[in-house]
Amino acid sequence: MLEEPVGAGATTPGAEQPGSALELAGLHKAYGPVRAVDGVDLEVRRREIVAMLGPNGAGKSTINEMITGLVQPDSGRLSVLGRQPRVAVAEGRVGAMLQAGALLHDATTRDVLRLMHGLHRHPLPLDEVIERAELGDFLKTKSDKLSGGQAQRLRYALAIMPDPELLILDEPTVGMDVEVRRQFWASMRDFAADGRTVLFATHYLEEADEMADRIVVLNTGRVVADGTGAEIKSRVTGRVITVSPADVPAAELAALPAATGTERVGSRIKIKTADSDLTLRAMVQRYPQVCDIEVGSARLEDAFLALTGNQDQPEQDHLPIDDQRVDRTANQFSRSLR
Ligand SMILES: Nc1ncnc2c1ncn2[C@@H]1O[C@H](COP(=O)(O)OP(=O)(O)OP(=O)(O)O)[C@@H](O)[C@H]1O
Repeated sequence: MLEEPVGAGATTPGAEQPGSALELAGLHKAYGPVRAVDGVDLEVRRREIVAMLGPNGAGKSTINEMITGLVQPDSGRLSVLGRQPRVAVAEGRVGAMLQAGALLHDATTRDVLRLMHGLHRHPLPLDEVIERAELGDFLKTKSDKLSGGQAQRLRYALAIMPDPELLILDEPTVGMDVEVRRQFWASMRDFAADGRTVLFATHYLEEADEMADRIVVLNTGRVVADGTGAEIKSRVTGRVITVSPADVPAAELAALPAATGTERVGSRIKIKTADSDLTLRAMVQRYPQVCDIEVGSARLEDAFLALTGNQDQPEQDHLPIDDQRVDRTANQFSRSLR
């Protein structure tokens, strides 16, 4: 395995280095009967921004936990910046913002930042971290008094602090309002712009579509799609006709020629169709009272649902949820820096 000297003070960590940022091959992790990660192959090139999308329980967090060395795979190969995950983390090459990672409860934001700053080998200057995470107004606030969005900013600060080559973000914008979310992504983009690699998990499809170079869709521990947002959308053929149905029942619209389903959105109905011309002609002829007709192409959401919603796979048994998992993994990650 490649061993590189730790480049203290490098301004663009890892940007010009050869090789992949991440290589996952035949990766498996099971919890009892639950196949959390079930044979994942994934390569992330350096400088790529990749989104992981998937429904609850798809395996996104487990993949992040394996990449950050908190969870050991049962089998398969996993290389992080050409190293074992724990080595890459200990060298300060990986920054992670894990789901609801624990923050020291009785400490102020400034205390948390200072304490963690002391654990890294070649961290970013503290002022820069505070500025990038926009934490200046909350330095005296105790971490358990931060709002959900402010706590996420503190977690983001801790993730970028080691000046990492690879940033792992697990649902980073949960709890952020629209404006804070926009600022967060602007900051993240700016941070990534000089050659860092970012892998983030999200449930917000538009976030994945806008922010990522590439989207990996997971379902029941497997990769079910991998490509740009446009490539993934193009896998869902057909169009969507949105109408105000007047008195026409949705079931009748769903039975129109070429229609493949309907969905009610407020007072309107979306008709999915494999041939919008055919559906539209029949609809106007049969139900002239239908109005406000719009025809659009498939959205990422449609592709996502088609890829993950209708899979004919057996339900996996679920083990009791380990309530302490989140706090435990975040604390382990901090310890692995020492
Ligand atoms: N420590 C654990 N103990 C038991 N089961 C676990 C554990 N960690 C994960 N699982 C199970 O593994 C599966 C994958 O979970 P994971 O958290 O990786 O999914 P996810 O895609 O991140 O989901 P979400 O979007 O809800 O965060 C789920 O069925 C989950 O219950």
